[in-house]
Amino acid sequence: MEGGVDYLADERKKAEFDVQQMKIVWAGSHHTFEISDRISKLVANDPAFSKDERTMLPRKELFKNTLRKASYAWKRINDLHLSEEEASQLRFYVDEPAFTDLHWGMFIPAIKGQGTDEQQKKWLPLAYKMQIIGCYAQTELGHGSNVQGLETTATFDPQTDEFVIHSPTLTSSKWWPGGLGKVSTHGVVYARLITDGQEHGIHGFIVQLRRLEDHRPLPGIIIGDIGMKFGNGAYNTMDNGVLRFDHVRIPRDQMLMRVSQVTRDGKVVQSDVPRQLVYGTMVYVRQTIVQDASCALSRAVCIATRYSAVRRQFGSHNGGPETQVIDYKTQQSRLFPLLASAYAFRFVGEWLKWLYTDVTQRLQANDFSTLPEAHACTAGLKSLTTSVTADGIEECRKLCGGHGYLCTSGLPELFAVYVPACTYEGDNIVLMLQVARILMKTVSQLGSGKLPVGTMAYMGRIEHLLQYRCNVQKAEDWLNPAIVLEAFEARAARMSVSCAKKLSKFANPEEGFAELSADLVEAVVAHCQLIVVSKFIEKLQQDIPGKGVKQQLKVLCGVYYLFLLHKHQGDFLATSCVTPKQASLANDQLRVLYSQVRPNAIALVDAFNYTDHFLGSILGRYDGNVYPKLYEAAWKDPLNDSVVPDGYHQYIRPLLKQQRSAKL
Ligand SMILES: CCCCCCCCCC/C=C\CCCCCCCCCC(=O)SCCNC(=O)CCNC(=O)[C@H](O)C(C)(C)COP(=O)(O)OP(=O)(O)OC[C@H]1O[C@@H](n2cnc3c(N)ncnc32)[C@H](O)[C@@H]1OP(=O)(O)O
Ligand SMILES: Cc1cc2nc3c(=O)[nH]c(=O)nc-3n(C[C@H](O)[C@H](O)[C@H](O)COP(=O)(O)OP(=O)(O)OC[C@H]3O[C@@H](n4cnc5c(N)ncnc54)[C@H](O)[C@@H]3O)c2cc1C
Repeated sequence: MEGGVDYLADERKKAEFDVQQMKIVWAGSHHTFEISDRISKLVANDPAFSKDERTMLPRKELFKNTLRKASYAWKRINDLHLSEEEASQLRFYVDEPAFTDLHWGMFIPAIKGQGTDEQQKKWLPLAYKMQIIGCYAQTELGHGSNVQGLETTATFDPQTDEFVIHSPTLTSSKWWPGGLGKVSTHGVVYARLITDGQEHGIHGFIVQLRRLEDHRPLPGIIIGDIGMKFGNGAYNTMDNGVLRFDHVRIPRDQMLMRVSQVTRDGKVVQSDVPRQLVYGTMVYVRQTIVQDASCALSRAVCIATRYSAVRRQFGSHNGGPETQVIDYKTQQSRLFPLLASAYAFRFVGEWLKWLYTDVTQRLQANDFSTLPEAHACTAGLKSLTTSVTADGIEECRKLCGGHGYLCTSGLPELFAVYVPACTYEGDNIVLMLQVARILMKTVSQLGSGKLPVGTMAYMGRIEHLLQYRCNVQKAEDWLNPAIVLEAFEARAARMSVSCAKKLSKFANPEEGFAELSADLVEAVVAHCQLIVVSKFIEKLQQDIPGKGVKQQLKVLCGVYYLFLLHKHQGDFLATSCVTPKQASLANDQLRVLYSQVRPNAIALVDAFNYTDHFLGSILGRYDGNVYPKLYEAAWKDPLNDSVVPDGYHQYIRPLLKQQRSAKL
């Protein structure tokens, strides 16, 4: 803090809860808090990880700088003997998308999830030591969402006991894989398996792409970067790549063979694991993306909240200070639901991590029963949380007025890095439609004796939910979690049943599904919001120590669900889950909750425990010393290196001269 002055000190004094305890709730445990606190400071205090100028660097320099940071991060991880958890925190706080995200986040998980024990034994030690660097090469120029439509082929040659990997068309060029363009030595490449002239669906193959000696592509491989992406700096630190194969040969044992095996004589043998396990890496990553949504949203909210307390506009009385913009009710009604959503996504992410760990343990014991639930939850929640977060970051930019548009606010880069999360790892609409299929299947099986399980279990009470009438009579009734849950359950169930009824009128169910897909997506949103609300409420049933901490979380939970109820009141009214009067009472209660958040707002964002380095925002500085730092930063812009700009003599002067002579 400059000169030790904390311009937000008065705000911090208003807090009605134990911030330190809230930091632990946010981190998930004492243990995770300790690691994240220590590692974030380690990164922040190391000048080698400085973020300055990132948005101004030309692509080549930007990329080289990322390579430098990634290699230095790896050195620190080894020198300090960091654990896997500490190492992943370090990469997180370095806060620069890099090939390492795909190496650790997809290449290794793909081998772990789809490789046999033998394959894992061979490849994982090399990958763990980064003696090979891998990417996840699935998407092609012509096909991304439709994995079954991929064109790359892997044809078994029984003569040589090899697969021949080939890109038969331009559209079969691999296109997008991160880390592929300039760095990866290997990739898990997804291709159509062909043996003896027969097709056997999409499978993963470990393919070496570059020579380990001099990094040149192996024969038959064309490889490069796909070009600049959205925004300055941002995701351009990543070498998303293009890759073509011209009959590249790999040994048979480099097909990942947990799901199916190809024998020496070219027979395809299916194991007893479902074929969907080929998609397992995507399930894993979607789960991490849900956790990441709370990080990205909380970051934007932290910046917008601190700045809203610093910024003043209008309302000065007798020459006194103007009003802090955070005190405007409109500002609160845009900002506080995002603050509440950040907490809500944190808790649903925590739960999803638990679900994923549970599914993984079951899969290891050959119990595949919970795989559809894992797919539905990861797909649906990935879509919901990334869409809200991307929109939320943009809302935070607007909440910061003009200064939010400056790169030094940190928000433009955060948005540019974050927004592809709505597309990668499954386009959000495509994933919602996956959940819609599962919802419709669940509804169609009601009454068959097969009880819905997991997050669909509420459908088992369909008779009750179809008859449900909300009995809220006064605004405070909306603070009762049981009432809220039933209202959200009834809305989701009724929207699904309504879609199912309409679907049943189509002779061809696929045609019906396509025709009704927009309605189905709305039903899925209602279902996913119910999951988030219910996991927030479940969190509040835990023992949460610390003065006032649980109370603050109750307020945030109320803001989260009442905001949703208000925003989607059309759904609630159309399905007769609430009356117009009850919807209006919900909004009255929401306003009361906003005023309870207000004194705690700064402390609630301090609880994220972000360093100024990680936030990368002058508007979000911990000390609130915004104006002098904005002023100082402006002079560092390269345009201000000279008083008279380059190009003056060539372009400005002749222009001015011409104007003057025209006047004369
Ligand atoms: C990389 C790790 C980092 C993680 C991020 C952490 C953030 C850290 C912060 C740093 C900040 C910035 C850096 C960010 C780095 C991010 C890196 C981005 C990485 C992006 C990588 C990619 O994008 S990889 C490519 C992803 N591609 C897709 O997702 C494609 C989507 N398409 C599909 O999944 C499928 O095609 C489909 C599901 C849409 C359809 O498949 P298919 O046609 O085969 O299936 P059907 O619809 O017929 O369904 C058949 C049955 O299978 C069931 N099913 C489908 N999918 C699954 C599944 N995954 N699991 C289980 N079951 C599944 C389906 O329900 C049907 O079931 P039944 O009806 O019962 O038969
Ligand atoms: C930054 C970034 C990083 C990436 N990293 C990787 C990586 O490491 N490895 C990798 O393999 N891939 C990667 N990808 C690719 C990514 O997974 C795909 O772009 C993504 O799966 C979406 O597929 P698509 O591009 O084919 O979109 P499309 O499917 O072409 O989507 C275009 C539009 O069509 C709509 N649409 C498509 N199908 C349907 C349908 N059935 N019903 C209704 N609407 C539909 C979509 O909603 C969307 O609006 C990355 C992408 C990005 C942007």
